[in-house]
Amino acid sequence: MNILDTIIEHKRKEVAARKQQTAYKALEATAAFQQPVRLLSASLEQPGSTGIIAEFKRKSPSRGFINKDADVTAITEAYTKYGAAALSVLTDENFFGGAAADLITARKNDIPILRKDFIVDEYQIVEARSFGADIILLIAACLTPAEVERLALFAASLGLETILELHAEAELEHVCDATKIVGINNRDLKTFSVDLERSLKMAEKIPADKIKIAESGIDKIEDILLFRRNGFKGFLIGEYFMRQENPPVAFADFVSRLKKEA
Ligand SMILES: O=P(O)(O)OC[C@@H](O)[C@@H](O)c1c[nH]c2ccccc12
Repeated sequence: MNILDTIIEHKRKEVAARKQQTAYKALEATAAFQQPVRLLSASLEQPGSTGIIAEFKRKSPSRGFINKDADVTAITEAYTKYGAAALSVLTDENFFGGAAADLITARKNDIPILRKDFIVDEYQIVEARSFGADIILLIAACLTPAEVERLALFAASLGLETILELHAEAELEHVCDATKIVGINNRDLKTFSVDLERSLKMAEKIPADKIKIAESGIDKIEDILLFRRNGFKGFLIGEYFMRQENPPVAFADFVSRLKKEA
């Protein structure tokens, strides 16, 4: 069993247990559930957007702890202030050290927020909305095309946008009308190896009307410029900022250098 299978097996149990604890009705009664959603698509298409989706991430299966005691308030505030197009907040506890509470805290920032987790069930999408998320992630490697379509339509019915994550050409069949935003993961979730060239090659096969996002392993201005030249609008970056001594300063510096290049 690879890491993704392990995570999904654990996730199904977790979701079944949480469904017993908190009813759909209770999630729907939260204040966040009634609030308007901020659109990632609009943010990425805004002229002059950095396109950076800055991720709050304490640890990962590939790296172990990156920033164990990171302060979600300080870091997400700084990312917002210094020009992130959106935030991504890990809510998976077991494998990524995340928490729903991190997302709820990050919600104080008025920009689109991605609930970064492994979604296999509608219940997690209702949760996402109740935590204040604007966007969900659907990972092709752990869903069938029919499941992707069903979950993306369900998310849309709650006003949420979906990023469909691909990492192999075989997954292109998961792209559908309900998935307007497509992320290509530069990191293979099974082997953890990062390959930007593979993503660029795959991008050519993605329908032109989709908004493309490059995910993982991005740590240079040149990476962003390369992806931009190839039609990408979004860049999901976690570890590079989170592993710095001072993520807010590193982020501000990166954005100021990016703006000079563009
Ligand atoms: O920390 P990085 O290498 O900058 O990567 C961020 C993000 O792309 C990565 O966390 C990620 C991409 N897809 C995922 C799916 C689940 C969990 C995490 C991820």
